[in-house]
Amino acid sequence: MATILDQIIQHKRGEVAERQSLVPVKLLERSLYFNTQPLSLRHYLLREDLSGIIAEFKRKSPSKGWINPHAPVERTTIGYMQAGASALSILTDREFFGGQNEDLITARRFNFCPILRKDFVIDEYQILEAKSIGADAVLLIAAVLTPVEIATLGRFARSLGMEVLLEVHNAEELDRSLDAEAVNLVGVNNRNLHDFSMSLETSAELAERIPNSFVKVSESGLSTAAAIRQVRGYGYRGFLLGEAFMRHSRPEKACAALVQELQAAAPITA
Ligand SMILES: O=P(O)(O)OC[C@@H](O)[C@@H](O)c1c[nH]c2ccccc12
Repeated sequence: MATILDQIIQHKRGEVAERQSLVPVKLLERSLYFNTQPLSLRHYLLREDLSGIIAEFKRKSPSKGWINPHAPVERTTIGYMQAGASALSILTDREFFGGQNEDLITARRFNFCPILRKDFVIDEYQILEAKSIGADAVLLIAAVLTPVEIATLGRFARSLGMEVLLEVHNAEELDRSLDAEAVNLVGVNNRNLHDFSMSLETSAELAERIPNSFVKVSESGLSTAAAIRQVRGYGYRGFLLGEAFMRHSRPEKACAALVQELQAAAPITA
């Protein structure tokens, strides 16, 4: 049986082919954002005055189904930034995550912060598209890409001034995929994409294998200040949270509460 990842990638191939025929590259290149300099996700995550939280806008997921179909992008993302998040992650996959490019365009219009385009990148076209809608960084998932694809796609994004977050789940993916010219940040996903099980042990085990030249991001399954402090202790400087916020009717309020809790126990400006 095809895994969920196989299904997503298969669907994505058809989607990319269709978009490419509807919106050719020469149209993407005319976008306002195409010629502007992206913001550095690395830089924002390393800032001492910010929380390191990458707050995600995610309406649904294959593991949870609908999480929050109604939260408005504008109010939620502005609220995330006012709460003290360092950056935004916007799901643009429609079929499996209920997102759309327009969500990122809206987030871009109202926020001055790095924005990660969260999607399943398999083709250079999607990187040009990400740039044209105002994304500052793209995600490359090691589980669905060969080392050559990661090197090619990553270097291409870098050549456009964007940063690249490489997502890994285990040591094998990490060792075969790390390319310093293609990747700026390494994200360790605590969620096993094959069976959706969750373990912070993944972040613990992989931290020491990631060279310090890459900014380390712990992804998924984080919902408390204690968990964030735990993975910060392993050397992570970015914390990607989606469901913990989106499952609330006002996700931005959940983000504010968490940031406050983080600051209360260990002042981030001290
Ligand atoms: O909702 P969570 O458990 O806080 O996870 C957020 C984020 O890590 C998750 O949405 C994610 C991580 N990698 C991905 C790749 C594609 C889509 C989604 C993801």
